[in-house]
Amino acid sequence: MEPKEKIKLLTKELHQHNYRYYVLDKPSISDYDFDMKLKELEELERKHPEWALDNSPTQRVGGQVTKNFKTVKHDSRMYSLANSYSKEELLDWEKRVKKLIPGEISYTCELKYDGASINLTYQNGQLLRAVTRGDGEQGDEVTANVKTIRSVPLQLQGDFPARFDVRAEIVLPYEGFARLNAERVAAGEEPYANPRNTASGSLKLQDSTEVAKRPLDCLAYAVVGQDLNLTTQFESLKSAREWGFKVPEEAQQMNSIDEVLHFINYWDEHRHDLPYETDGVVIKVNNLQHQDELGFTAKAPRWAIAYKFKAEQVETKLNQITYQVGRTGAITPVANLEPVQLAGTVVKRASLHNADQIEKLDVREQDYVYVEKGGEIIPKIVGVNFSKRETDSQPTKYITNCPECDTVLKREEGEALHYCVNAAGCPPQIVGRIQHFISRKAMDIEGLGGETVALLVREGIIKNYADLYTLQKEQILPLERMADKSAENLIQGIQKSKAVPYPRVLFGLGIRFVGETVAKTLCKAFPNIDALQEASLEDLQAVNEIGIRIAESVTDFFAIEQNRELIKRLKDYGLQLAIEETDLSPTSSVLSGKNFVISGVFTQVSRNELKKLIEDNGGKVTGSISGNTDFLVAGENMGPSKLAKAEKLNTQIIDESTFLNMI
Ligand SMILES: NC(=O)c1ccc[n+]([C@@H]2O[C@H](COP(=O)([O-])OP(=O)(O)OC[C@H]3O[C@@H](n4cnc5c(N)ncnc54)[C@H](O)[C@@H]3O)[C@@H](O)[C@H]2O)c1
Ligand SMILES: [Zn+2]
Repeated sequence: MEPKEKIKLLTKELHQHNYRYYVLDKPSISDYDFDMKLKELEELERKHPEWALDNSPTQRVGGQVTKNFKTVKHDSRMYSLANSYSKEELLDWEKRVKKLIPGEISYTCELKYDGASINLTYQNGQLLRAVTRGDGEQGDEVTANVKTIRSVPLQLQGDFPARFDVRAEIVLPYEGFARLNAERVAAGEEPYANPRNTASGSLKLQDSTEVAKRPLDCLAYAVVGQDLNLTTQFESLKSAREWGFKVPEEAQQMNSIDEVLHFINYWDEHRHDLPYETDGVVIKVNNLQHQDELGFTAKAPRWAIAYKFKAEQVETKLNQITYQVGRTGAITPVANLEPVQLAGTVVKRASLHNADQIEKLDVREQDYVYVEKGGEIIPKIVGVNFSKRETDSQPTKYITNCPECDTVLKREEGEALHYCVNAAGCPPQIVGRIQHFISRKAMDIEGLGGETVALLVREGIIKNYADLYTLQKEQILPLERMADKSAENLIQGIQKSKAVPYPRVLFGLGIRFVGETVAKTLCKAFPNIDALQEASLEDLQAVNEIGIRIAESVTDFFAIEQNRELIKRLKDYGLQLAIEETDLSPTSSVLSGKNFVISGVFTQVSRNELKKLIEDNGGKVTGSISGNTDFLVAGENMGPSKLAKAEKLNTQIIDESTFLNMI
């Protein structure tokens, strides 16, 4: 291909990848592949500058403002970082620096936290606003979301400057990521792909009560502003720590590039011991005066460079592909591998995700495959070593029937996964459903664990969750390792669970897509199970936050005769299948009978949150102002016509703080 054509093609491709990565949080290629394409384009543009396109991704920060939030211009521009994957590139960088700065140079080495970058502006010690990097010039104002993160100080301590910015990375530590995914899987939803994109996506949620549920963390790495009285990067990190920011202690000051290389080697090996994901080391010229002299290119500071770790990869043999059946009937193909050491652990199994993935990679049993451990907890197969494939190898045939109950599998149009639809008769689904029902966030049955459930089903003592409530001590005593006392506790635990409130019972029923939050929403809209059972698709979709996917799943559930029978039995046993006032905390009736209209952009809470707060406190929200409207809650940039109408009708206009005080 002609260089001119190639430049055009790469530019277009990289723009698309940037969009997928920064706006959709759904990249389709690895960071390494992305960086290699970018380097290829840089090289071509260097050789043929006349063909470089305006707005080339080599010349600008890759992100964008999303327009879902208020757009705010940064006081000082946010840049990307030049990156390198080899020691040679790093030494080249050192040479360039030394050419411009004579004499000894010291560096600060920091870990490169892999999350989403954020600019926090502080005025008189208080967090004024939090803005995403966006395109570097301006970003999305996500203050309400960022305020929910505990490691973001709202009020500083010590001797801080009157006004300045802190640059930080919002990350989702591994542990929180795993917990979040376990909850999603329990609710029958697809797990998130990796911590970075989940962290970045979380910042852009419209509802900050949702953000509050995500265990995000904020790691600070720079202080920016006028007349700050700081002389080195290392010292700014120390000061930031004193003012109350979370600054990882791994950062170190280095006096030579040899020491820098040592730091890199150390962390390349030990990064898996950290609680969050890192994708490299950032090396910064330490002296801020030197930094000023070095300045910036169009895209990145000349005084810093990222050394990026390669994702760890090993080759091993794939012995067998097996298929797991989940509680919702979803089938997951699993690669059973010849055990191999990778990133500090022995890997025996890797996820193959779904049929499309197997086809895309053309993975087959007996192949030698490349296994990688990126941000994901479960390692994944990223490719096949085709040169080692046996000549008589045959393409993988995805199973057509359930490996547990032999029912023909189904795959809905547009869905990635195959499902076993034999919900009532497929053993792992039966066990999985009861295990979900008794789990901590559902019925939380004391004295009963997942393994006992599996045993009870295997022994034919129970077939569904309703059967739990007719269990007799005599039935379970003969079970292995079941003493008199534990049998008694178990029966008692089951009886006690009859008091568990309705939203948790509804969640426990295991209706696909009905997680904890959705269950609460449904309980509020349909105060008892009969109302929910009779709700039509339209009724369900009329509820805020309930889309067609959830609505269909609910009606499908109740369309099944066995499910209706189960629920009737649960009702007869005395479980809570109707809402009590206290079930949906926090609630009050201080706004009861009052009608609200919301307009404009808010700083302390999002629109959705505001709406929820009004409804939770008994008020009503409508779209347009009429004679019935009691209050107009006005944010910034409110439409002039709404304001005029409110004034004409004498509607009381209140701001966000006044509203919050009302409740
Ligand atoms: N896979 C894809 O499709 C795709 C698309 C676009 C970008 N990307 C990836 O994103 C990278 C480019 O993103 P970028 O422009 O944000 O650059 P970058 O992530 O490589 O580096 C800049 C960012 O690093 C962060 N950072 C973390 N720790 C830091 C520290 N200690 N000091 C300073 N900064 C620190 C900051 O938020 C800063 O904005 C590429 O290298 C590529 O790997 C991937
Ligand atoms: Zn089955």
